[in-house]
Amino acid sequence: AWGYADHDGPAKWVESFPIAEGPRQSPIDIIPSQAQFDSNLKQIKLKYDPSTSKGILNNGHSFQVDFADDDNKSTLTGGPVTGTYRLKQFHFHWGSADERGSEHTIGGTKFPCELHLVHWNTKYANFGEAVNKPDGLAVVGVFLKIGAANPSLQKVLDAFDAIKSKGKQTTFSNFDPKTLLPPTLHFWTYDGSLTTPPLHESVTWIVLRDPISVSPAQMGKFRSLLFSSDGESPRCMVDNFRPPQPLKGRKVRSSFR
Ligand SMILES: NS(=O)(=O)c1ccc(O)c(NC(=O)NCCc2ccccn2)c1
Ligand SMILES: [Zn+2]
Repeated sequence: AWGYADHDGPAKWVESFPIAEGPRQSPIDIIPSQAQFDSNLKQIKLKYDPSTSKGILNNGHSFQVDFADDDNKSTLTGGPVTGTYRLKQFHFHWGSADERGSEHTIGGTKFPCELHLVHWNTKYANFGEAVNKPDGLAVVGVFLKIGAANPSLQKVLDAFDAIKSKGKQTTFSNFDPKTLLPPTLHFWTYDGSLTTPPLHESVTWIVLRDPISVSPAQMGKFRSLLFSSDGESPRCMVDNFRPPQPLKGRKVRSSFR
């Protein structure tokens, strides 16, 4: 199976997933001066209903908060996408120290953590059908920057004692992911991929310009999770990020000047 260690990490993924060297891989380094402002880009509209949040799971690579996606209660529309995409889950990537952790970088700058809100295109029957289609997914990326403690994030971190090791899950009800968004939804967008195996080139990336805050103590809580399952020798869940991949001629568009 794949992981983030030297023996099974990003440099090795191409052995089982040759698409790792494909033409639209993610993440990338976003160079603001090289992004093209596109006045035709609409605002992104995120409509999230807290009643759709279901549970929180340690999946052995990260943890994710899963949402009921059997109707259009929590959706993404507008921005670079056509049609309606449904929220399926959100998860994070983070580092072993505050100097690294994000997957996308901005002009080479790494953030300590990055949030991904994963949505699938309702032109397909479900996430499993959408996950390998070129217009199947839209993922909103949000950077976390060291600063004041984030009360909304704290609600997620307070569930960690129940999901410390791989495979553990617990209910996580009535959470509004809108509370994890920055005040403005200015974004960069480009065509990319899942940043973990199977690395499907199915993602329209929408990376928000403005970060949300996380405190050093809250980053410490992320680093208390384990990649390993109960009974295995404990391995701290840290540095679960793929580094930036070649742009291969792709254009990055911005919604703002
Ligand atoms: N990091 S990311 O690009 O936002 C992202 C979003 C949704 C995802 O399903 C994944 N990857 C992921 O979950 N991989 C392991 C489980 C899986 C998902 C889909 C197909 C086969 N196996 C990554
Ligand atoms: Zn991710």
